[in-house]
Amino acid sequence: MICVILYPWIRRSPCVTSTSSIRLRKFCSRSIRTLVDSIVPLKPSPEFFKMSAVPEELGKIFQYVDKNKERFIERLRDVVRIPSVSSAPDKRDDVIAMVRVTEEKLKKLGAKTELCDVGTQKLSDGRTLRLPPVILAKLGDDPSKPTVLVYGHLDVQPAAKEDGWNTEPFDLTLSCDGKKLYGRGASDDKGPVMCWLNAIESYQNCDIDLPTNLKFVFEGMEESGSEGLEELLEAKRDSFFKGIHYVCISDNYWLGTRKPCLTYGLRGICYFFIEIECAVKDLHSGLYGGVLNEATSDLIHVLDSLLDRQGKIKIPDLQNDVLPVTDEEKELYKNIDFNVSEFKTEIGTNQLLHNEDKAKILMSRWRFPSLSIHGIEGAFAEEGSKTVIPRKVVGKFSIRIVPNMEPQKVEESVVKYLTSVWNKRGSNNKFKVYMTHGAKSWVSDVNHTNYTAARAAVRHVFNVEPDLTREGGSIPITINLEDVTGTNVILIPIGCCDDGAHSQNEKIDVLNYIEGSKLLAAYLYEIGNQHQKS
Ligand SMILES: C[C@H](N)C(=O)N[C@@H](Cc1c[nH]cn1)C(=O)O
Ligand SMILES: [Zn+2]
Ligand SMILES: [Zn+2]
Repeated sequence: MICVILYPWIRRSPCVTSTSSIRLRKFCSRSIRTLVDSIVPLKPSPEFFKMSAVPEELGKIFQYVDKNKERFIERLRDVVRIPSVSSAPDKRDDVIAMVRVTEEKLKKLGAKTELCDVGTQKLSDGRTLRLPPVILAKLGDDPSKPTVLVYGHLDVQPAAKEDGWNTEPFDLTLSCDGKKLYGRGASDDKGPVMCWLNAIESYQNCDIDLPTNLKFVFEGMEESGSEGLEELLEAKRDSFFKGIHYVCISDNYWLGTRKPCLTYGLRGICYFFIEIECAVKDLHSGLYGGVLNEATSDLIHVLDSLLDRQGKIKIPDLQNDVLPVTDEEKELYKNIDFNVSEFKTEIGTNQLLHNEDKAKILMSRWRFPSLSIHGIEGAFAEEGSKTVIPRKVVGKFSIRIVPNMEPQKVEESVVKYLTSVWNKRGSNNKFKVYMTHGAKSWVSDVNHTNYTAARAAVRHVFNVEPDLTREGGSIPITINLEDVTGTNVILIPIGCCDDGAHSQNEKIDVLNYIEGSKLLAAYLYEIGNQHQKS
């Protein structure tokens, strides 16, 4: 039996009605009316009136997900509560707690889990800190089924109410209209990790055999360069990472807010620290100002040498390896659903470096390198007017790198250039520049069954053909997962572009979280279905 479910992919506020939304409701069964009532089209699309034939088993799973929406939201609330900030040494126990809580959840689903020690981390002040263990887990071992490896991360970026959050960042808060869930990690990446658990639970409680075996790698250091993980992958290359047919990562975002996409590329990242020291202790600027080169002004000079006003990276040779844009590639950008003015509104700017040119904006985000300055450790940054000369400051910046760029080569160019800038400065202060972590970019083959299965899954849930996108952010371990398993990797984003990952008021839309749980269930279904044929 085929069960018919209709999901439009374009959403707007429920107070707006249109002819098409009225027609849509006429088509809907009572069981899905509640959801559809909160979804009305922004513009008519040919896809909109097409009925998606959802296989019966998936239909049952989708209904289960809808019925358990509140409980699934509580599941996310439970983990957002844990401030698992990997970059903060004082939050390391919380990262470990988050790892343990997730391990328990996997065990409850019947997975066999292992917590792998990945050693220690050396901090910039010389201290060493134990790295959080990595979860390796397996669910199912049926040789007749394909095996999917799922990767996700349990750590988050720092967040504090004082940074400008409207709610407590570690207390998942539902917006008044019931549509958005605010909290650090809601979208990056605790929400998507919980979507996997929701999807598996749904299969089990509907008494439907999981179509694939599953393996999981859940780590707690992704936001800090996945330290220790590459070595673990190598150590387990011939054991845990053997016999994997597909790799799936849900840790990025839709390009817009209305249309789902699948992602086949990531930029890499090279993260740098510049340390400058001018004294043995902080100094009173009234007593010592004017008698020494101050570390902060030296640092600002050095940081300012990195970029020009047009955002062009000034480091010589850095861009030499960037591949030229081909005509074929230019074509790909034309059909992508990306609205420049919505993008500007989302950021809150009316001036971009590339004005209104959609392709140039996307290429700058996906296939050209960029350099960003993140902050200065040690500089006075609180309220008030403290009159201090900081004794030591550490400037932090990163370069997003693209195919054909090598982290080691980038490091050499950066160190050579900044050393020459420093030498010309002629300051007597202590200067040091080094790369803290470097990760390569990744681009995948979209013709693989991994992608055709995911496309079918998107059609089952959203009734639309997804855009194929690249991602400007980085997931450092992706390329290593591809290498160690020897198979294709796909990124299936769950959240929207406006989720505010790494920013204030991070959120995930309830719709994305709930439909995302269905999407991952549908992806497993389609892998099971299409694997036989491939
Ligand atoms: C795209 C992913 N959700 C993400 O946010 N990745 C981080 C990874 C990272 C690497 N070094 C520091 N953070 C990112 O792209 O910034
Ligand atoms: Zn992430
Ligand atoms: Zn992140």
